[in-house]
Amino acid sequence: MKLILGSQSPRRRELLSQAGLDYEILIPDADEKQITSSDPKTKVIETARLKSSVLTVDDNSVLLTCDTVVSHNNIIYEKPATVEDARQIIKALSGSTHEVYSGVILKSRGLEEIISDRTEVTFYELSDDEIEEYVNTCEPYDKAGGYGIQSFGAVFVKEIKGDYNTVVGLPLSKVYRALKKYNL
Ligand SMILES: Cc1cn([C@H]2C[C@H](O)[C@@H](COP(=O)(O)OP(=O)(O)OP(=O)(O)O)O2)c(=O)[nH]c1=O
Repeated sequence: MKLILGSQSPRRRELLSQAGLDYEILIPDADEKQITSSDPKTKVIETARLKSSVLTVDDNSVLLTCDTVVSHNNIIYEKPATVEDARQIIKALSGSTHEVYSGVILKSRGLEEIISDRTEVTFYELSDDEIEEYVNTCEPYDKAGGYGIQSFGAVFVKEIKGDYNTVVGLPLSKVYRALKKYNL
């Protein structure tokens, strides 16, 4: 069997490579706005399923698609669209704990397997200057919740509970274990 990663995310590619997996890449072009669930776990699974549904692979392949969101005080944060958006998100996350949800769909021969994971991240209290400097870099804008734990955003983090890679965008341990049965 062959693994196909349905993602444009460089982080997801790096994580699969880190686990020694070989894969080909397809890029899903899905309209994620049609997924309106207000529950973060449901939302990431439904969005990963939508990404899967717009890609076609042969019967000798396993297709992996994924979605990641940040959830804080019942608000779901995706990628910030503007500097003001990023500023508001990072301000909201400052000095408190949020959850990062990643949902994965593995699809092979029309059958799907769902993997989901949740990691808690606590941020230090951040000053307005610190936030202003960060939102004026390009780092927040391709990342759910407007920060990158694997980049400069690491310095905001006081504590993390759960799989670090779920925050980076792929629950690698769970995915690796689930992929064992496919004889890749
Ligand atoms: C919280 C957080 C998110 N992220 C990233 C992971 C995801 O790439 C991105 C969330 O957007 P997604 O919509 O999950 O993924 P994507 O658009 O980057 O890629 P694709 O849909 O093609 O698979 O945020 C980080 O890189 N670091 C972090 O600390």
